[in-house]
Amino acid sequence: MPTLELERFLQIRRDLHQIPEPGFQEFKTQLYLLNYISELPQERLEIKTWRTGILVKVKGKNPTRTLAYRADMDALPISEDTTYEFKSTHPGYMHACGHDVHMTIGLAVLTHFVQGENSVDDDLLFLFQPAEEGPGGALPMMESEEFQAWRPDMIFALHIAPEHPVGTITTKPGILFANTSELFIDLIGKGGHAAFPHTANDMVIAQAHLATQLQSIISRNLDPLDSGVITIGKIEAGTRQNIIAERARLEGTIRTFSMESMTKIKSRIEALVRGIEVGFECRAEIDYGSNYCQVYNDEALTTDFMNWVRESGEANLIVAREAMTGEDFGYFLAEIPGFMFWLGADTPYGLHHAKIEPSENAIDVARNVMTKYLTKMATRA
Ligand SMILES: CC(=O)N[C@@H](CCC[C@H](N)C(=O)O)C(=O)O
Repeated sequence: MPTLELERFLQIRRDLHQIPEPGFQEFKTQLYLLNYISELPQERLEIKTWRTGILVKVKGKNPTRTLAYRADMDALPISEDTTYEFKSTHPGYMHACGHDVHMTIGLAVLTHFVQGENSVDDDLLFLFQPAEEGPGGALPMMESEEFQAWRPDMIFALHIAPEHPVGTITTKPGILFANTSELFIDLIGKGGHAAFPHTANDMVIAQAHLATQLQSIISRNLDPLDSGVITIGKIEAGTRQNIIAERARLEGTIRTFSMESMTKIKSRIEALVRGIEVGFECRAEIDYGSNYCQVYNDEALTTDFMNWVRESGEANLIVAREAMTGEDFGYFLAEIPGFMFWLGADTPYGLHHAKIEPSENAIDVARNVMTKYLTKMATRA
């Protein structure tokens, strides 16, 4: 990409980085993207909004099908701790999962296809999708009239990979990311004076037992040759150091590669929670929040893409291992052939870390790969 154009996209990424917003509240982000898109040449464009998301169609010269690129828009409740001069201006929120980079790549690829001679035969659809981190925007977006009217024949997406150098792409045919379920457990006991524990039911102790017991499910109930994760990322209990806590809450996520394991883990959670209710004379409520289906890459398309990356030399292709990451992009792939790939972004801190600083050089790599791949796929000889 010419230096001036590249600098523009770096600025866009930095602007987006400064306005991180949670799922379905991406109001400033949507406005920023719409403003940018409205400044592009409009001849080939049709634009729709859906909730806080955006759908942009680039009309082809002689379309027989539609190819889509999806970028997620939302951010995480993390207080940023990077060295950036362009830190988040929204206290307690941060683009710590690279969605600022994903959106910038989407705009860069879109910009390519509205310029001069870069048009292709087929229609292209750019989806800016809210709420990937939760509660999940992909499924309702896919079910929307706006999407169904432009329903694509193939769909692609990427995700930054902190652990890989810039210039690397890694993916695989078949399962790439896990099935997920959020997990919220409320424990309700009886509060009281710290000095009289025998008159209360202490939910700090109940919660501590439960948090530990949950980990036994993976080691004792799951087939060791299958895989699963239960992570409790947040616990809350009590109000003050000398008051016995009446309530406690555990918040987490479950990850599996098979639905059988997901069902088994949930039934074991319910059994352990029943045990806590009896053992600690309390009441419990379980809520599984939002659930995402696995990301399953279309085998033929992904193999073709991987071969093309190898042959084109546009990036260094590494065959991926499946990961316990979740992605609501899996819902698109359950109905529409396509794939997701990891894009090397070379940063020592992982996804969801307050210090993550993905390399901006990854933007140009992805822009090249996606513009060339989409051109190949959307052009007939
Ligand atoms: C790519 C990524 O990090 N995705 C998230 C998706 C979270 C889904 C849901 N909120 C859950 O926690 O189950 C991830 O944590 O993998």
